Amino acid sequence: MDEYVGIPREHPESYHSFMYKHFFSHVDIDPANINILNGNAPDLEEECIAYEEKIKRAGGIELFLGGIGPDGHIAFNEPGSSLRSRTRVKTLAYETIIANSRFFGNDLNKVPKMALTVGVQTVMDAREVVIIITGAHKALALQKTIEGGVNHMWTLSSLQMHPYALIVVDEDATLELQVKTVKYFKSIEQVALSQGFGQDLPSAELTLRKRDSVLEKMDSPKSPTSKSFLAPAKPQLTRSVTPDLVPDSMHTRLPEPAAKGMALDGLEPKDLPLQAMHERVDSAQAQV
Ligand SMILES: N[C@@H]1[C@@H](O)[C@H](O)[C@@H](COP(=O)(O)O)O[C@@H]1O
Repeated sequence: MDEYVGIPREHPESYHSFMYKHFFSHVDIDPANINILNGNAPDLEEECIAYEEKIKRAGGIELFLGGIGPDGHIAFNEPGSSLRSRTRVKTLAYETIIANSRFFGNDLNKVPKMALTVGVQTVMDAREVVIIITGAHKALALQKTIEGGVNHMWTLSSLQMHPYALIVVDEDATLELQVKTVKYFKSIEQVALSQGFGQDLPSAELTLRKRDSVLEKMDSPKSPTSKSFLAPAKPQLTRSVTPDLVPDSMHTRLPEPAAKGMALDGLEPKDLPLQAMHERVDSAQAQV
């Protein structure tokens, strides 16, 4: 995923050495199939562009297996990295330099300040991503990653948008999580076990086959989920008949004689409620 810039590949702390010691020397792999970024390439940018191209030509990455830094970086995508980033040269954050100084005799000056790294988007494009997070010093990063929103200050939080991401943690790494979060994730595991299914990722082939058969069913004319069933119902447009609009005014609807000659007990004609306002104003002025 990443490599320091400027340290020899045989340096015990280079990622070439790390990968050889912990992985490649234990498996049967043709060295021609090992692709690690070269932090000593004469043109670093060219190296990064070529790396992305190699990934594309290989048909993409099936699985990214990695860890994180205490600041939540994935590969060397430090806080503030674009979530759309691709393989590039990256300057390490001060926190990372301090964290990694333990591998360089606790001498900050010996820790490389730059690295080549796959981008966040490069990781997101992998079919599956598995991240291992252990230890209390990574607890805050785990909390920000899964309980906070997706944001570029905790680049691993981008995994929330990945369809097949798995984070494996130990108890110490969960120290900053809410109790209910831990309980929820534990219950997922328990329910899965009790129902007799694991958390296997179905193969790409199986997923496609399943999708094809669902689409076939949906497209079948007999199917209740056929296209016509799913299509939004065409609205049946009908119009009610608009009645003729006849100019009207309130007073024309009042029966003339009733308004004028209505005799209500105890009421003088001027108090008649249906008397027009202007008549009442006129008569009041006349009295003054
Ligand atoms: N750039 C690397 C990361 O790619 C890796 O995930 C991390 C693992 O750290 P640890 O060895 O503490 O798990 O180390 C560095 O920061």
